[in-house]
Amino acid sequence: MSRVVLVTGGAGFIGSHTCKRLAAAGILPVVFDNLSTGHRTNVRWGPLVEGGLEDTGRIVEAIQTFRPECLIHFAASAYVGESVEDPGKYYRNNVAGSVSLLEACRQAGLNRIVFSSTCATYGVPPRLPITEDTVQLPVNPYGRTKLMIELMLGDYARAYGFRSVALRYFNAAGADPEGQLTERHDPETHLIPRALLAAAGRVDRLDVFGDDYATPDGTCIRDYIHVVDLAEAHVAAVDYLRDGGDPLKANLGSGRGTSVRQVIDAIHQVTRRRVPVQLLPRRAGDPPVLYADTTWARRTLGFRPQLSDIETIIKTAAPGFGLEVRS
Ligand SMILES: NC(=O)c1ccc[n+]([C@@H]2O[C@H](COP(=O)([O-])OP(=O)(O)OC[C@H]3O[C@@H](n4cnc5c(N)ncnc54)[C@H](O)[C@@H]3O)[C@@H](O)[C@H]2O)c1
Ligand SMILES: O=c1ccn([C@@H]2O[C@H](COP(=O)(O)OP(=O)(O)O[C@H]3O[C@H](CO)[C@@H](O)[C@H](O)[C@H]3O)[C@@H](O)[C@H]2O)c(=O)[nH]1
Repeated sequence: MSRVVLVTGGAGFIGSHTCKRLAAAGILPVVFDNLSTGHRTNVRWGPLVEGGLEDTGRIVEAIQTFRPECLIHFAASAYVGESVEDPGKYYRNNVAGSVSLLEACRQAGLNRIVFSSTCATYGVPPRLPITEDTVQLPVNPYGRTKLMIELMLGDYARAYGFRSVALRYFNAAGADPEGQLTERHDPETHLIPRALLAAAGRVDRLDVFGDDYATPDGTCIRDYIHVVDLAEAHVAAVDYLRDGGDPLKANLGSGRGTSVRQVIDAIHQVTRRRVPVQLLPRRAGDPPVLYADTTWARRTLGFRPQLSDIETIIKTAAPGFGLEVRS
């Protein structure tokens, strides 16, 4: 393969699915990861360089060795709840880590970057669906660190001519339909895998964080986007930058909102297993409703999610938790 992309965080959930799609598109993914939350066994489509974002020298060396045309930057700490309890970890790993990474890119002459941003940069949006020009006022440290990195990319563009695509994902979910990759976080805090663990009897129950939100059934609403649809968008973003595209910020979601209760019902429908639940108070830092307007991603990147209805998301994720799909 003559095309090469450097992928920080490529041993993680979204990064590994993206490496599989990159390879299918004829691009060699070189993974740079410290395996803090990722898995060595997820790295199957190219080499693994083991290292941390803080190690500027090691990143420079990787760029000089593999000569990638672009960087995709997934590596981060990514739990909203944890970021409220331990903000220092987030500022160090996400913000300081990204400064080290961007400095390495500058030194080694790599100036195209696709960055994992998030809808958490919007905070509690004043109107829905969320478009890219919605004011960015994050309500938790995680979202603030991601907004800071978006701002840094703007400064590096002005100072050094970097060109970047910031992809603001909504809630990544589902898994490789061919079963080669699953979602494996430890501890697992995301709603769909937690609910599947409860349905499979591998945890006692799912904690539901609040049912007193101003939503139709009282539970939080999120926009679940299939990880393979996200992966495809990354390949499109790499091509977009290769073809000379201007710096871009784009939402990646399904465009639909699904409540916590609707997720639980869909799991029952797909697996015929009940999800035992316990109602708890609201989780700090959780906005009530988030869903995307993806018009801009469609126009600029040809983004058209194919697998992001909630049933398909659950059907592809369930086998990874030992659950049979029954509908
Ligand atoms: N999962 C979601 O719903 C979601 C939504 C929006 C944005 N994001 C962003 O997408 C990215 C990937 O998320 P994910 O769910 O795949 O998470 P993940 O934890 O599965 O993957 C993160 C990867 O980065 C690596 N990593 C972390 N810190 C590192 C460091 N300092 N040096 C080197 N490697 C490091 C980890 O080992 C892991 O392989 C993150 O940037 C996250 O903020 C995720
Ligand atoms: O055991 C659980 C886990 C979650 N929830 C609720 O389910 C919703 C989704 O939560 P979760 O799956 O933890 O995702 P988010 O907090 O929305 O954060 C994810 O989605 C963000 C974009 O919305 C990304 O930026 C983050 O990286 C990613 O962790 C929220 O309302 C939670 O309160 C529960 O009720 N019980």
